[in-house]
Amino acid sequence: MSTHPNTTPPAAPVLDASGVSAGYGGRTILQGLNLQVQRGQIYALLGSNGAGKTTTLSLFLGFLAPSAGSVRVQGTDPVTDPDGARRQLAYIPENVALYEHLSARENLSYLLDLAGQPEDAQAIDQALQAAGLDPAAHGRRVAGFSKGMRQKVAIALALARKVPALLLDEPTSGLDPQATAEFNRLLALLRAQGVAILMVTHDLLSAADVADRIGFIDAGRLVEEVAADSAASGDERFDVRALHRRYAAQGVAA
Ligand SMILES: Nc1ncnc2c1ncn2[C@@H]1O[C@H](COP(=O)(O)OP(=O)(O)OP(=O)(O)O)[C@@H](O)[C@H]1O
Repeated sequence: MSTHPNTTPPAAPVLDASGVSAGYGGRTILQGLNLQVQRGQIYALLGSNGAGKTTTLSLFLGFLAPSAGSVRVQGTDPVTDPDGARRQLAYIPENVALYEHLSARENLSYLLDLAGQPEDAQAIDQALQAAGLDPAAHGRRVAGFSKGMRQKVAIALALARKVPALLLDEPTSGLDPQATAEFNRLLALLRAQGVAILMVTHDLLSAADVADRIGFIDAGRLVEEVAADSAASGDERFDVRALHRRYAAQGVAA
């Protein structure tokens, strides 16, 4: 008779980079990167300019192939199946590009059509509302929208597409503290729905408010990884404010 362990095996990470090296034109940028983001987890990636943060996002998006190691998005290899990987992902760049002459509602409708997931008007308004966009703005052209409002349209798209993974590049740079807090609440909402979130940021203190794990990348290597809620542990190594003092002094964290 075979015996079965009582514990269920840990689920495979939604975003998984294992032993990854990658670069551009023979120049190695990432070296042996191991980075995993689980379902319902927010991972904040910090590092100085040029450390390789955006390059890491590019790997998951299939814009760049690793020279060693493997990358998976919900089990899909973005090198061999970039469309399959991107179907599992929403990507929110620092500046969200939308169709300027279209309203928020029309943008969402069109972008969902492009993604092969058309939705009716009610579902579109529900997604915009869940993303925190004022209903008065749903029918307005996005040309006059602030960065925060554009992000809400992009988050609404992620919500409507029901993607398992979200990638964000510098989402809170240029947002005021209130908009940052509001944005963090939206991320927490997505986390509660089980989305795996990887966020590149320089804002360590804001990241610590919302992230479950914080990783620090330096010259293409993950040099430190901490659980963000361990500030109360009393262990100096895991004290977010101590980390902030250290990394701010190095110019890595704002
Ligand atoms: N398409 C590209 N072709 C060649 N080199 C590139 C390309 N993109 C990035 N690099 C180089 O790779 C290195 C890492 O860049 P990356 O954009 O990943 O850094 P980053 O950590 O996101 O920095 P930042 O905080 O400035 O956005 C940099 O030296 C950059 O110049």
